[in-house]
Amino acid sequence: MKVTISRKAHFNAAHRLYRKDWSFEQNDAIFGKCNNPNFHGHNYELIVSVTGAIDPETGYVMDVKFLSDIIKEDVENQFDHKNLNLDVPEFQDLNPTAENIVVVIWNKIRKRIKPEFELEVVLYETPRNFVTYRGE
Ligand SMILES: Nc1nc2c(c(=O)[nH]1)N=C([C@H](O)[C@H](O)COP(=O)(O)OP(=O)(O)OP(=O)(O)O)CN2
Ligand SMILES: [Zn+2]
Repeated sequence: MKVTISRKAHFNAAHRLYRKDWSFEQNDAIFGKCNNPNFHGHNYELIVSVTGAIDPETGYVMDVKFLSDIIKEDVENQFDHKNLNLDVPEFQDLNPTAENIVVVIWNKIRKRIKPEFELEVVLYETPRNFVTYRGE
């Protein structure tokens, strides 16, 4: 029997969607207003879900406090109130799209939890735009 526990989190960050090896015109054609050289920001919302067996001794799949601490250390402290393009090493050469951000976050959290747990991360870039990654 497996149960999924989830923790919501939040960070606020600026970004610009573009490729350094494309001209401004090429970037403008693909990324439009998201290619603004002066950047723009989002209030990102995150749902991190861990699936596993219930430990019969504790009744927990995982202590949600442990999950919350990982998210704080590896996501909020690294991304909150940052410019993703300029301040976050993972995006120096990686376009900070929602797709790329969710994979970076998944990889960070994956390293911190035991292999027997399944991990899913949902990232809302806006209230209407969101992406999901399960490591597949
Ligand atoms: N596949 C993706 N498409 C887009 C991404 C992305 O990460 N992956 N990102 C963007 C921009 O970051 C953009 O800032 C999104 O904001 P916006 O267009 O304002 O968002 P909404 O769709 O929620 O706003 P509406 O008012 O509903 O248009 C663009 N595309
Ligand atoms: Zn954006």
